[in-house]
Amino acid sequence: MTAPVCVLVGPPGAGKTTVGQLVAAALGVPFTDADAEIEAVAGKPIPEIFIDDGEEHFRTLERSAVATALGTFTGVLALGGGAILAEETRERLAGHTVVYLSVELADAAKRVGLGAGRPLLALNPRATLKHLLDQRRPLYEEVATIVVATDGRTPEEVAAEVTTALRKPIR
Ligand SMILES: Nc1ncnc2c1ncn2[C@@H]1O[C@H](COP(=O)(O)OP(=O)(O)OP(=O)(O)O)[C@@H](O)[C@H]1O
Ligand SMILES: O=C(O)C1=C[C@@H](O)[C@@H](O)[C@H](O)C1
Ligand SMILES: [Mg+2]
Repeated sequence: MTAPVCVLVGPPGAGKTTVGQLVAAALGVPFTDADAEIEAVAGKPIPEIFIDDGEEHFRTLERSAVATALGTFTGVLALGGGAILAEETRERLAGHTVVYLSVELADAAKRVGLGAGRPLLALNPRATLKHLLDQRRPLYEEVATIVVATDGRTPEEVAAEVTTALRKPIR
């Protein structure tokens, strides 16, 4: 059975995709993004899945894509921001090295801007982000084995801390 080297979780704008690519390059392993795997299976971009098929269908595709990646992918795996909403996914994450990239509202809002390409943030990005952060923080904390704060730090600084933490033995 193969497993990811680590799984990155965190809200939109935490930097999972950006930092994940840097960590994978530093470790010399592949990177993949569960969002990209879902788009490949659906044959269309995430905003179109939300419009054509609805969020519930997207979440079904997401649970399946994450289960497949956790069982087959060896490298750095970034999950979509809402993947941890599914209890099934939180349970699957047990036993994996899960890095929570935390971010507070101010930096998250700056990084996602107007929420382009993020269907959940299309209407009122800042208010929605605040709600998502408040709702999901306990869930990210529940699955995390490593927590790295990203506020006021560059992707390179965050990636260096993640890489160092991954090289240390953890619980
Ligand atoms: N530490 C950081 N400092 C400043 N900007 C950052 C940082 N990390 C990421 N960014 C920028 O913020 C934006 C969002 O980053 P990214 O797409 O990696 O977030 P994400 O966590 O993958 O979001 P999503 O859940 O929507 O996929 C990008 O433009 C990226 O360049
Ligand atoms: O925060 C979320 O619920 C989402 C985040 C993105 O990564 C995508 O998975 C999708 O836009 C939903
Ligand atoms: Mg991303």
